[in-house]
Amino acid sequence: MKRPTDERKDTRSQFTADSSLRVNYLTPKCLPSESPTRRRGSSSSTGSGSGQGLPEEDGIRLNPSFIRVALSSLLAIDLWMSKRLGVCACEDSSWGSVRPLMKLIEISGHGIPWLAGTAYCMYKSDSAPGQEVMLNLLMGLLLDLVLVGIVKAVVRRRRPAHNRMDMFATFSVDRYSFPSGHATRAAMCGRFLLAHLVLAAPLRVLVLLWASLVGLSRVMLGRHNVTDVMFGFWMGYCQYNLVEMLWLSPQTLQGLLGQLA
Ligand SMILES: CC(C)=CCC/C(C)=C/COP(=O)(O)O
Repeated sequence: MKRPTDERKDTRSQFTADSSLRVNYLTPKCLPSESPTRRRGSSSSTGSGSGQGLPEEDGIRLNPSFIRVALSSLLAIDLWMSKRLGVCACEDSSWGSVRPLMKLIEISGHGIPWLAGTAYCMYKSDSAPGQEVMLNLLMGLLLDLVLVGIVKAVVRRRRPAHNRMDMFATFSVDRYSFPSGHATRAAMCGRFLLAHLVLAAPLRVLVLLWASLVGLSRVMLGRHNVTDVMFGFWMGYCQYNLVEMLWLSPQTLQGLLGQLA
């Protein structure tokens, strides 16, 4: 239960945040960024000219209370949207009948089929360039698992409350939701396929559609919040650049294997 003193505290912090928004969301760089009262006090002690003027500024920075308000508003919108969109979170949700289809899309973006499929294609490929491409996709997939695991372990954002944890083959970090590993994989693999396979236009559209559906299904199944998926897409997009930078040529691979032997 809130005490009267808590009520007063809340009102004051709202006032500070609100006045920051209205009057002073851009705070001069060298001024303390707390309340307007504190700033007024400090400006008189600077002894500048008239005693009321502000010191010379060479830059501006955002008031931390503005950033805090902006972030908590974004978070509130994120939670609200994710809850509204989680229409397949369980069988008796409003779109519960679509849940099996969403789970199929989930499997299509899972790490195990991608790792197994890529290893199989590499083994079956009878051309050196084909093997090289598959080897680098395999490396990208492993890199993705490691990077997503690290970010999940650092951020430790819980999955939405309406999620049912019935995914198959997960790591312990997969109890956390930020970022969505399916979204990073879909973005990275989507970019990889578009860049390295010669695909007709309808197939290219299909790849983009699949990646988008994987992201959407994460929120509809209630597995993730919208921001987990958006960040996941961005992270996967960047991961592809990393794969290109670290590209393993057959010569590099032979050198590495030679060192191991
Ligand atoms: C066991 C292997 C190889 C991968 C785990 C894949 C997985 C279940 C990731 C979690 O994805 P979300 O973060 O999108 O829920």
